[in-house]
Amino acid sequence: KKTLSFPPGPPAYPIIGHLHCMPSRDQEEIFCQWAQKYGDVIHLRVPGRSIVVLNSDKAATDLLEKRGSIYSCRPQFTVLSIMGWGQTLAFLPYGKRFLRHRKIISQPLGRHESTRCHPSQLKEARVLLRTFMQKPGGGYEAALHRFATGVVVHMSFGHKITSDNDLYLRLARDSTFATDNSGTPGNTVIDLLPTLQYFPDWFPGTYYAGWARSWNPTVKKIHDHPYETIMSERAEGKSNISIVGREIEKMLQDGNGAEDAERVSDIKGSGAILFAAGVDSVSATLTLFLLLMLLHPDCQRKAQEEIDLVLKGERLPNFYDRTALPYVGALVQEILRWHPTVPLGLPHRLLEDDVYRGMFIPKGSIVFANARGVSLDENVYHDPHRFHPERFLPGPAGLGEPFLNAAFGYGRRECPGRHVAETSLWIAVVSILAVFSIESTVPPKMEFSVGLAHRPVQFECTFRDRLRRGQELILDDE
Ligand code: HEM
Repeated sequence: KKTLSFPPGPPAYPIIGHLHCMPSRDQEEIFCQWAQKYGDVIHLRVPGRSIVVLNSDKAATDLLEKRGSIYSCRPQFTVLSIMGWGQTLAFLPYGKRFLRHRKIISQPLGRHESTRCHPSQLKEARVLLRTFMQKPGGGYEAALHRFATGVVVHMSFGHKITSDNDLYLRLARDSTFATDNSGTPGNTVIDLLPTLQYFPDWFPGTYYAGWARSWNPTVKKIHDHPYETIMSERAEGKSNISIVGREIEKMLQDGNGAEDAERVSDIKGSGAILFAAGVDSVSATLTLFLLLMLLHPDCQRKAQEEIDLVLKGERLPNFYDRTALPYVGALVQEILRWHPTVPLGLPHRLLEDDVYRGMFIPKGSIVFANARGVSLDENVYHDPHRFHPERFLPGPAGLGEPFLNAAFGYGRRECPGRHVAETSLWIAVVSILAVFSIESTVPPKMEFSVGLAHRPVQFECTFRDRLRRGQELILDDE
């Protein structure tokens, strides 16, 4: 195998390899440009590791899915582990603990099981409408954040948010701030040289270790608080049928009422990652939806025409309207394709040497599925830079193109929250469009913040009650 060459990539220097040209931001865009030149599988070398970037659905499926037994590990995330995320699904290496966490999370979030979330998704969507009605020009960020947090904490912990001062709203904000400002996941100096974490804070290169330590108490609270609350409510005789509540119940039944340290850690970690992975991704995607509606009023109008034909301006949308609203469904999918919220996904780590299309991929390689690259693949998507929801509709009205699965990753690491994410996005999008016209007096800028989830930078946006009876519809629905 070792006589074969690595996949192609930009020119490298001896010893430092590609360190001189590794982009510090907009990595996914630069990787796309390199893919144009070198092909859909690119190899990069930095001291101590090989990096492979997959830029087509075919390559990502062939490796991450079909060869999942060797491509499903994760690299070491030292900074995030110091912060307290080490025992949570997204950052666990492939192994027994990973399988236990995956089981706890993926079953209740499956396509059918996750329909149990519909009532709370619907309820939170109505809260969103009320907020926009009361503050038509007010901050959309807080409202979207509350929507996304409300869905996740109800499903995960059985908690209902009743005020803007809710502890979970603050914890979700803090958790995003802490992780977004902790450097590229798995790729800071501390991740490359983990022993640096034991050096004093003044020592060069130790910044992110200090940052991570300072946020550890918050992350610990995200693990402990839901578990402790459910346990103390249980002692008062209250039942809790959330994901964490049911896992606690199973553990206590199996142990004749006793807690088991390993299972407690699994349950706390599972709750924490649902919270961390499920809030920011959804609220960031909804922010992009608002921005795209400002930039594409024709698409906004088309969706509203479709909605008006079904609802006739007489009621608010519900999940049973989904099949009657194909354009709205396509619009949601096009938002996910046009600028994938987690464009580089999370890195996978290869467990054994491998050969793909005659190219050698060494054991230990860090493998990225570049969703941005997949979304711009001209062999799959016609005119890929164009925002065009019809591409997903069947002919002759549409182009019959496939949804961008890459937006949710691949194989055994594929996002387990996909169904909840898609239904949350759908109900929020259709509810907003049913009642409001999304408008702005200032042309919005197309700029994204840096972080694991890409979020458009703040822009002006107002919500006009386009039916002039939104208030009435919302009240009728209560
Ligand atoms: C628009 C919303 C979302 C997007 C774009 C998204 C995207 C992703 C991506 C790209 C990954 C990495 C997959 C890989 O490594 O191949 C991931 C992992 C994950 N996501 Fe999501 N996600 C979203 C919403 C959610 C929600 C709502 C939840 C839970 C309620 C969730 C829970 C998770 C978890 C637990 C993982 C780690 C899986 C593992 O490592 O095995 N996500 N997500």
